[in-house]
Amino acid sequence: MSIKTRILGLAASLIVVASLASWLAYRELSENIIERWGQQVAEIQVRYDSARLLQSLEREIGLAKQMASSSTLINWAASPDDETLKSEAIRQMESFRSNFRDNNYFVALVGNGHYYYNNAENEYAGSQFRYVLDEEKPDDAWFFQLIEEGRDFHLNVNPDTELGVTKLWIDVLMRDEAGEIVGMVGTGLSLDAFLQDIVDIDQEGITTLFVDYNGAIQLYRDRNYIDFASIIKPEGQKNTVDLLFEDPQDKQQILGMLQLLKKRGDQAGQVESGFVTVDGRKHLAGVAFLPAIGWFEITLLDLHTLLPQSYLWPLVAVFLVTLLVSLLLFHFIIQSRILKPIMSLERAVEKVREGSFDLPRLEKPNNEVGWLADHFEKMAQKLGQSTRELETKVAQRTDELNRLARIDPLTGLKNRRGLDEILEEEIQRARRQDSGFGVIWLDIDHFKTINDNLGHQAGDQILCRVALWLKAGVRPYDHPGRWGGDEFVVLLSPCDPDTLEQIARRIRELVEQESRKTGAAVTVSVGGFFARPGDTSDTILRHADRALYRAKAGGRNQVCIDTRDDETALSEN
Ligand SMILES: Nc1nc2c(ncn2[C@@H]2O[C@H](COP(=O)(O)OP(=O)(O)OP(=O)(O)O)[C@@H](O)[C@H]2O)c(=O)[nH]1
Repeated sequence: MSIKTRILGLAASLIVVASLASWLAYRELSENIIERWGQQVAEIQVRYDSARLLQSLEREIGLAKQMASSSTLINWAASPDDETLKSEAIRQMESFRSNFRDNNYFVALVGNGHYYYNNAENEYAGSQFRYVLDEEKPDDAWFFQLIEEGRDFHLNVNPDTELGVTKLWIDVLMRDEAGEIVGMVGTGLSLDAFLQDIVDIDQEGITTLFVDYNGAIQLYRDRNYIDFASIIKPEGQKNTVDLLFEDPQDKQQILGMLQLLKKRGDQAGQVESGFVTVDGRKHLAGVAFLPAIGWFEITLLDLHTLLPQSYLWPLVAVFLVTLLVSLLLFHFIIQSRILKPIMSLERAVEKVREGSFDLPRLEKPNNEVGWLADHFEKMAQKLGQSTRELETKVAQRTDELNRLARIDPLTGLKNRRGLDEILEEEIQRARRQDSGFGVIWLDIDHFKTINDNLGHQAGDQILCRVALWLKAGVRPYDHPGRWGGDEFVVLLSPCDPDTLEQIARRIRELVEQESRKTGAAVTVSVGGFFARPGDTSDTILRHADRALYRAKAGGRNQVCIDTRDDETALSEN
């Protein structure tokens, strides 16, 4: 896998892991925010709903209490059969009727159990006495229960079968001066209108309900849950608030909140809240106690409806786009600032490894990778320069060595190897140009004796001098050389047989004459041969050697030219 793929893979994994972590943190945080927000909303909502309920009820309760403390009614309750008191009382009741919101009232007397009622339609004008309450009748149990409990004020949701109405009844006990209960008065509010106004408000995601002091549901949008005539039901048979929750923990929690608020008592405005599940959806429950009516108000907020997750989708989209842009940006930066420079550096290293210093253009961003590439480029340039210098020096040395390998160190003339090479070149040239060239082979006469007599060093000097005279005796473009020992060879090119002979003679004479000037005469025997195209080096040298042999055999210090027919030889003393 390439470094690019690996870095991108690693970056992508890191970004995904970091994103996942931030997403989880975000979710946790946003849930916290939603919960805190929900709790505050729940508290506000509870207070708002409570205020609305109390606003509707307070006036009615006040009126009912006023009615219960009416001396006209109390006096009449003491003597219910007194017609004067009764008609005064009925007038008073009718006056209250016109003031009650739903324009109805009831008055029940303890003394004779008579129940009086009139409604908004004034249906019972003149016949306000409706019936006699019967302790044995379940429908009348509420009255006897409240009297027994002695609760001065009570709210009760109750269907009245006699009257054929279901109402939220405000019941207030009527006491005489001695504090004895003489009756009960109140008014009924239409349950439907009440539910519509207070409970069934059209706010999606918000459910409001009211429960009584014992947790029995009194006002709820679903009438099936309402605990009608709660007062007369024994504990355990009531529709209590916990019915709304499936999870035992939720039931426990809600009942716990009611208990807590009960303990705090009259501190109105206190709100408890907690999460519960209703119909499989998470809700935030806010609970407040309403001391004025002895009920609890419960508000259930469906957070997912009030603040649906879809609200967060734009945020998610922004998050994903940011993620993608970051990845692209990261890819672009890594690509241009690191990967491309590294790859160009790698190509350059590969070239240098192959021995080439002609580098491709290096990417040099202003960072560590760029600086590294710059250092490498300078290093490669330096290395290239040193290598070129070294190569030049090696070439020069090699040339020098080659030259030295073809030079005789004593005389400075070409040695045998040098002569061999030139001989080969001349043979090739003769073939190419169809021309001949001359070869002279000479040997110092009696050199052994010279050595023996004068010493080896003196012998060396003589060899050097002969070399000098030899050079002086030939043309600038001829090739004199020392074949070995006291033998010298000269290659003459261009040449013809006459020139060969002339030069051979000149050399012999020059050596003899010049040596005389230095003291003891030195002579040379010279053999010559004119080579023609097609002659091999072997043939040529053999002929020249034979000519020299003949010169020696002829008495030395003479020139002998070997001819092709092998028999003709010129000699001179
Ligand atoms: N001083 C010196 N002597 C050398 C050198 N190379 C060879 N010699 C000697 O040269 C002599 C060559 O003798 P030859 O050519 O065989 O015989 P010669 O005495 O010259 O007799 P001819 O050639 O028959 O006239 C030998 O004694 C070698 O030792 C050298 O470099 N320096």
